Amino acid sequence: MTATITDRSTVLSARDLVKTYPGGRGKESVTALDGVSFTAEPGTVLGLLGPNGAGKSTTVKILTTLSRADSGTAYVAGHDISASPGEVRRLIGFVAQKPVTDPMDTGRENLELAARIHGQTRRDARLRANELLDRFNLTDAADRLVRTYSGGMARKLDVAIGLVNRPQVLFLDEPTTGLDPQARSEMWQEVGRLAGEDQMTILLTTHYLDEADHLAAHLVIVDEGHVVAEGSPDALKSELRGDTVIIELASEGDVSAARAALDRLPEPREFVVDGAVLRGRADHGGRALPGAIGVLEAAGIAIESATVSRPSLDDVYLKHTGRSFTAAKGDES
Ligand SMILES: Nc1ncnc2c1ncn2[C@@H]1O[C@H](COP(=O)(O)OP(=O)(O)OP(=O)(O)O)[C@@H](O)[C@H]1O
Repeated sequence: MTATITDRSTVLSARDLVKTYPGGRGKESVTALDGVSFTAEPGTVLGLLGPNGAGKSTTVKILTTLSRADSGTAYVAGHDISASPGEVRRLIGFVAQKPVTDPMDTGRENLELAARIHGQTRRDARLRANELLDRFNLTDAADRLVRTYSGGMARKLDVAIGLVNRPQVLFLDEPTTGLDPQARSEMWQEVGRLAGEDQMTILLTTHYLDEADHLAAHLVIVDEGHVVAEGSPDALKSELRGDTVIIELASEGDVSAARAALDRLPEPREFVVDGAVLRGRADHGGRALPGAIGVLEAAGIAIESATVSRPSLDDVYLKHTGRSFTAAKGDES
């Protein structure tokens, strides 16, 4: 079914997606998605965040027609994904986490091949490859083997390949993981331009909260197959009133005693522990901190550092998933 072009909600939207994977060999089945819904505003970046196993990849696989939902509906680029998967595939770009390029071909050859696979004539493929090489500042390296590219150049080529068919909707799965700060910032600029100038609608999954904060107009946080929070990064942060108080103890062994001491104070409260770090909330962090330091010192607990900060996306994530984003991602972030 094709929706009318004017129906902006069909550019990228999911409604009650459910997906269960069979357990196999006596294991229980896994409900990867348990009613996931969201809608992206056309021409913006929607950031999909969540801990490992939350259901992000499953959502992306369903929306890119690589997998089928058990129930629910979704529209991508104006088409119902179950009724018109072929149309959806023609109108989207998908940049997976793993490179799709052949390292033993040049950048230009990789791009031309991708364009030919999309049905472009040899001439059109050549023109499109030139356009994209230029756009991603890869013209000078166009005729070098991809295996000689830096990480940032190779990732840019991956994104260029995802754009070869001029997609209306682009799926970017962790586009900057492993890139150095300079390459990340170039990628941010390009993603911002794709949404802003080219009016492309982009679904981004990322392991970096600052990336989501910077690029996404709308964030969808998923956990255990559910959407646990959504909104603009600023709206999500402003829902958290007050400040975050972060106290790092010298020893993780003191955490229980510290909690007991701090519980005697009205503020900071709602502590979440991550190793030797306690993160709490206070209406006025600057006023609450001296009291907290005082009770810890009185209990003989050594403090490594103590800080107050405005709520960050990490705090939003923590509130809704019960885990710190950094901790959930381990050393990767
Ligand atoms: N093919 C599969 N067979 C069985 N279970 C699966 C399969 N794919 C995913 N799962 C399970 O479904 C749940 C959601 O997985 P999914 O890969 O969508 O999460 P994710 O949010 O993308 O995680 P990550 O950040 O680790 O990539 C997990 O419990 C996962 O183990």
